[in-house]
Amino acid sequence: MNDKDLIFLIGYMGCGKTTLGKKLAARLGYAFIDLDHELEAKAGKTIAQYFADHGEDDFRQLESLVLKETAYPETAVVSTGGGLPCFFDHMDWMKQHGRVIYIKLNAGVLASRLENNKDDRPILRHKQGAELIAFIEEKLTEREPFYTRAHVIAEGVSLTAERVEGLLNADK
Ligand SMILES: Nc1ncnc2c1ncn2[C@@H]1O[C@H](COP(=O)(O)OP(=O)(O)O)[C@@H](O)[C@H]1O
Ligand SMILES: O=C(O)C1=C[C@@H](OP(=O)(O)O)[C@@H](O)[C@H](O)C1
Ligand SMILES: [Mg+2]
Repeated sequence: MNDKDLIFLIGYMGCGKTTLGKKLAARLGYAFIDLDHELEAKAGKTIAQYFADHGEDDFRQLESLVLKETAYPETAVVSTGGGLPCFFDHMDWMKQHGRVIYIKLNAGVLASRLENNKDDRPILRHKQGAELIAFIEEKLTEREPFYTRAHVIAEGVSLTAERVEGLLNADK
């Protein structure tokens, strides 16, 4: 058994990991950690700038270090970057260190949420409309074999912190 209770939120960009993570942490009285923010603090630059300066391969290495070397408190909700579960041994690591929840949404809903929120997401920056939806569909096909290894899969449309808490309790 882990002596800590860490809840990792995973899923594609725009599924609500950061937004829901803050609410779930407040509801449970847990700390909130967003690994994208931890990475930006460690790098001293935004993710968009990091991609521009160093490229994706370096970003994935640093993301891995941040996942494994963050000093997690006893109880925390941890929002991850959308790609994190799909690299290295990260799914195994998160499942060993806590409970993992996949927030699942379809490409159309994700695209509509991301259409005006792409500036900080370098992978999507130059895509829009039908091209954005098709790109997300393709990425979901690649990423879902990782995401669906989560302990809990939560349908993301109108998902609330209360509902996530209920799903977690049911999975205990
Ligand atoms: N439940 C929700 N309903 C509608 N829009 C949402 C919801 N959760 C998040 N959003 C919006 O979707 C966008 C991405 O949310 P965010 O929490 O940053 O996702 P992620 O961290 O998974 O990339 C933001 O503009 C946010 O306001
Ligand atoms: O899906 C991805 O590959 C990424 C998702 C982003 O996080 P969010 O899912 O919080 O947007 C961020 O880590 C980076 O831009 C790469
Ligand atoms: Mg986020």
